[in-house]
Formats: sequence, C-alpha cells, structure tokens
Amino acid sequence: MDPERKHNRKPFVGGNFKMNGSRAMLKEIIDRLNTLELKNHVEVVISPPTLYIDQAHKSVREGISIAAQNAFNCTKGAYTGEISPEQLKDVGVDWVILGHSERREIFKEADDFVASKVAHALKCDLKVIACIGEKLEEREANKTEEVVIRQLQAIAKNIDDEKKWEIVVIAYEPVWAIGTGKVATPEQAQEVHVIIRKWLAENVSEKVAQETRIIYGGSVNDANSPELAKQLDIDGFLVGGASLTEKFIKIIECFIPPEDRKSK
Ligand SMILES: O=C[C@H](O)COP(=O)(O)O
Repeated sequence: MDPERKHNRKPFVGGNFKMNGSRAMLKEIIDRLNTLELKNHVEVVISPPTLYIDQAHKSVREGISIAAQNAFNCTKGAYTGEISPEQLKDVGVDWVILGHSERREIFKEADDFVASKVAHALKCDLKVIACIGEKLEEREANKTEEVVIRQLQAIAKNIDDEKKWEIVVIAYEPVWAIGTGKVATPEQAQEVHVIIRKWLAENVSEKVAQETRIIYGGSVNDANSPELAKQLDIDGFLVGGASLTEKFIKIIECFIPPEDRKSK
C-alpha cells in the first residue's frame, strides 16, 4: 500500500458502463484494460449491462472483477425482468452496484428498498458498491449531510453482521455531478467522505470506519482524478462516462506507481 495514503485501504476503481455499449465496444474496452499492470495496487471492477456480463467475465484478465448494475431482494420467483444475487453469483459475478441515483430517481427506489437489496446481496456474499449522494437542491439547502447520512443509515441498519462491511464499498456520488461534467472539488468530496467515515466510526465501529473504502463518483475523468485521488479519504472512484473511453486507464493509473504504469 502507498505509505503516503497513511492507511491500509486498497484503492478501488469501478467502471459503470450504464446502458451503453455493444459486444464490439466491450471487446475494445476489455482489450485495453487487459494491458494494465495492476500488481495489487488497485482493485478494478467493471460493470457492463447485464446482457454482456458473460462476455466480460470470459474475456477480462485475472484481477479485474465484474459488477452487476442491479439485483433484486429475493432469491427467485415471479419478478419479471429482475435478477437475483444468487443468479449473479452462479455466473461468476462478484459485485453489484446498488442504490445508484439513477435507480433512486428514475425507478423510484426508496432508501428501505435499496437497503433490503443490499441486505440480500450481502447474505449471498455478493459484494456491494452502495451509492449515496445528494441532489443539487439538497446541497444548496445545506442538506448534504442529512441526505447522505439518511441513505447510509438505511443501509447500515440492514447490515447486522459487522464482518459483512468487509464486502461493502460506499460510493459517494453527488447527483449534480453525475454525467454533468460538473465535478465536486477535491475539498467538497473529501469533506463528505470524512462525514461518512465519522458516522461509521460513531454508529458501526472504528474498525469499519477505518477499513471501508469510500469512493467518489460524478464526472471523474483523467484530468480531475489525480487531485481527487490525493485526498486522504477518497479511496477510489466510480466512473461512468469516462469508463467507456481510454481515459479510464489513466484514472486507474492514479493509484499505480509511475514505474508500473502502462502510459509512462
Ligand atoms: O456510476 C457512475 C456515476 O454515475 C458517475 O457517472 P459519470 O462519471 O458519467 O458522471
């Protein structure tokens, strides 16, 4: 681990492709990623649309994992269009993104529903990238902390076994920064990450607070990622748009020492 980071959390970079791509595009992205020398410096997880999970799983190099973009809160049954954590595990998926703001907003997923999906995924040992974040009007009304903690609290309430926190990554994604090109400043992001970590220390445990990776998402690109990555409490990124492009390599390389980088 980089001694400058003063903690032992392994950096984590996720690529959320959302509803983008094709077989050909996925091949291009994965071919690029397969050239990286990760050497255990950083954990990389990609999240293609469900249809392409199998293709990704079969072609991606060892050391890069796959995340689903959603999962339901039941094992099986008459839930047309849904996928269970058990089914994801069955096809070799390790991670799932839950609580993304697009699911909260467009598909009206409430805090308790998100929390029930987190609980079920964790019960199946499916690792969870749990997303939280405030909207612009909430930030402007000074409600960032209130909103982020309300969302976090709902999730934490459903995690009854402290050990399960080892397979949770929290993604702080201010909604106003997602897909807008308007990135949070390193200071703004760091400030919220500190609030989240403090809440974990006071309400779960100091150990969970110190060990849980808190990553930032929202218009991360190759230009803004180096400064964001320097913040003590930013343990990585959840990248949307830029994860479909060559910029993703540079973003991942923020956490790789220069001598091990592909692009020197
Ligand atoms: O899951 C990723 C986030 O929604 C960020 O998306 P973006 O990088 O396109 O802003």
